[in-house]
Amino acid sequence: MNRSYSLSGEGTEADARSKESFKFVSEKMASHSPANPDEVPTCSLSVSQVSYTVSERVGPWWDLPSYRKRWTRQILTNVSFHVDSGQILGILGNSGSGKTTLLDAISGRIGNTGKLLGEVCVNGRKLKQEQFQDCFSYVLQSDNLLSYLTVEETLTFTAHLALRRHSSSAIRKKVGMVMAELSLGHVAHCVIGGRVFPGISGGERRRVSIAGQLLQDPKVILLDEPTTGLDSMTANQIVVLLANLAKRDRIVVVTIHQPRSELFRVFSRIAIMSQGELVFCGQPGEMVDFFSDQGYGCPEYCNPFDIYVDLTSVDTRCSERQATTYNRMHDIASAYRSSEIYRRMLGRIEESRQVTDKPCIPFKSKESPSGLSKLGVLFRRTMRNLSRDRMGVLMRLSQNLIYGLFVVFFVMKLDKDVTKGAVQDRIGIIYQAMGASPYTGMLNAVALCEYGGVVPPLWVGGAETQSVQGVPAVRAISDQESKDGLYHKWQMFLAYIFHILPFSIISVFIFSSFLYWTVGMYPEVSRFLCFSGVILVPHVIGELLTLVLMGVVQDPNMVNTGVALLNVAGIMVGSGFLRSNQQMPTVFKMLSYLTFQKYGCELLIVTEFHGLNFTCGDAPGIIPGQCMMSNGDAIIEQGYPGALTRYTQDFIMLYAFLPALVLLGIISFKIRDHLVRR
Ligand SMILES: Nc1ncnc2c1ncn2[C@@H]1O[C@H](COP(=O)(O)OP(=O)(O)OP(=O)(O)O)[C@@H](O)[C@H]1O
Repeated sequence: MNRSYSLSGEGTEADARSKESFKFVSEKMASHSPANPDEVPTCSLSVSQVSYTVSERVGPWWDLPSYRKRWTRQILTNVSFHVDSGQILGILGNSGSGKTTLLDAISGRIGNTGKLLGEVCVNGRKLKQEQFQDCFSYVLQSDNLLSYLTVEETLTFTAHLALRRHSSSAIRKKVGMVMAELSLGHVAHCVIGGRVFPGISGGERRRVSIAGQLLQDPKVILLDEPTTGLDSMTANQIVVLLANLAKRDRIVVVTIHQPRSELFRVFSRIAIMSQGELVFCGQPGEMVDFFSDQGYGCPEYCNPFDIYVDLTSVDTRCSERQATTYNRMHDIASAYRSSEIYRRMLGRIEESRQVTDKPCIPFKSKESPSGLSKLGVLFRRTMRNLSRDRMGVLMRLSQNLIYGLFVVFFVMKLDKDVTKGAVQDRIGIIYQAMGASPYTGMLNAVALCEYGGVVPPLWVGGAETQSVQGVPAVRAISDQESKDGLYHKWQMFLAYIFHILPFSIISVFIFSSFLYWTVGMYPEVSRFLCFSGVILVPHVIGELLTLVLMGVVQDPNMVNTGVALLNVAGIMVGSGFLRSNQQMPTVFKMLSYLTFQKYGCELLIVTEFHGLNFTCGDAPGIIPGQCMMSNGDAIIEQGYPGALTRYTQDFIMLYAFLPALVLLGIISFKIRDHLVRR
């Protein structure tokens, strides 16, 4: 066995001293241990021989020969442990040791990109695929909470989604109890907060995330790095709080990077991971004894967590260190697997399996779903969050208007004189109105869904972040909540559409009122309303199309590009401005029927030009090349033959794009539901 690791000298004296230094801790643990040996635990979690392998491409995509080859990578290797209710298991390990992957595997959220082997049993019963979600509560590393809701509102909405059959007063009581359990009462009416405005502290946010999971009374709670980014005192408080939660007849499994030595006495079980293997799993006192027996005593006044995690980590900085540290890790793991601690643990797993009258699997509180009520809760929640975002609302309402200002400033006043651009300017305005409004819709969707509604999309380059500098995005929130089984993603999609609709209508109405009357378009109220009604559709389509693509494409930059290209293609083929419809090849003519721009432009042309008579300068006769047509209807007939008779039909066709896209969105989010739940 390689014992090159030395801290304060090896030998029996040092070992004895280190054992002595943690003796008091072990003694305290015994009295502190939530698992009283006389009490029969009501619930147990056994993880047996869990392995996970992924197949990866050898080289980058531009190096085809190596890209074609694949190699298998072992992420988890035969991980086994057993925890009973009342206990808290802390999983330690350096970065990349496989802690998150292990929690994903236990909670059934690993996805099917790799091959997962082994068993996860609760109360000795092997969990089926569809049971994981209903059994475990999983608190992720990042807090995905809506920034503008208060703590109480956040938990109340979650409770309404999770406990639908409960009355409002029962939900209020439940939320109150959970807030009290997590010491959140003093911040109940404070907003969560975000990057640009203050809210509750990071530690309180973590507690809100945990509280959200507790609402469903889970018996098994998994937490991935709940102390990351917190100062050590707050981190300690969180772990102590989790230990207290465990004592109330729950199983808590928590991954943690660098716990302080005081927490030594808080954990009931400690597991150390390295390179996807459990190199140790046992009681804290056993850990000190085990490592001391291997010749790696923990020196006095040192944090045993730091010492043992360092000791079992593989140093990849150079090949020699890598070989030495790997051998050491391997020796310790082998010693653990031949130890009495490991045998006892396997015995506990076997025992729980052998029980003949096994208790049932303790599922979370759940009632039969009512799609409509969930939709209502989601709508109210997103609406309240957005309506409190002053900047977000202001941007939503004014962005079209700001764009309108540019157009008005450029065009100033429409003329009736053809020689002064009467026709060209009108077509230009229609082109701009149809072409630009999908972009504002697209920006809105990306801002709210991907960047939490605060960070402008162009400001942020990154793509696959769940949240940007603490601003949780709606998409990340719904990904997580749908995995928690609170609702389906397509329900969130519908709630999202309903909640943006009033803002879109007002925004477009402000824009069209300003543009229409300032530049002097056809002065008739009914035509103005038609103009507004037409412009609303591309704006909403821009947002809907972005959402539809976001359902299946993860990268927001790709979504932006996709929507922009579709819009450019649509305006080229459908508008008839770049190339007359009659002159286009048949294939483009056919394609134009699939574009909303065809119907929108035709409608706007008729709305503006029908019945309009133009003048032709001061010239007594027709100037060659100019004033060929001075009648609006003739212009319509020439560019869009038959458009005058298709007015209602075009309106129906244009508005038909909205339900079609909603349907496509539902399908796309059902696909996403399937992808994120894998
Ligand atoms: N689906 C996958 N495909 C390829 N590699 C993967 C996959 N899942 C995990 N890994 C790799 O497995 C290793 C363990 O990752 P994991 O996120 O579980 O580590 P961790 O211990 O939680 O790290 P950290 O503490 O930094 O969060 C990493 O090297 C990661 O890149």
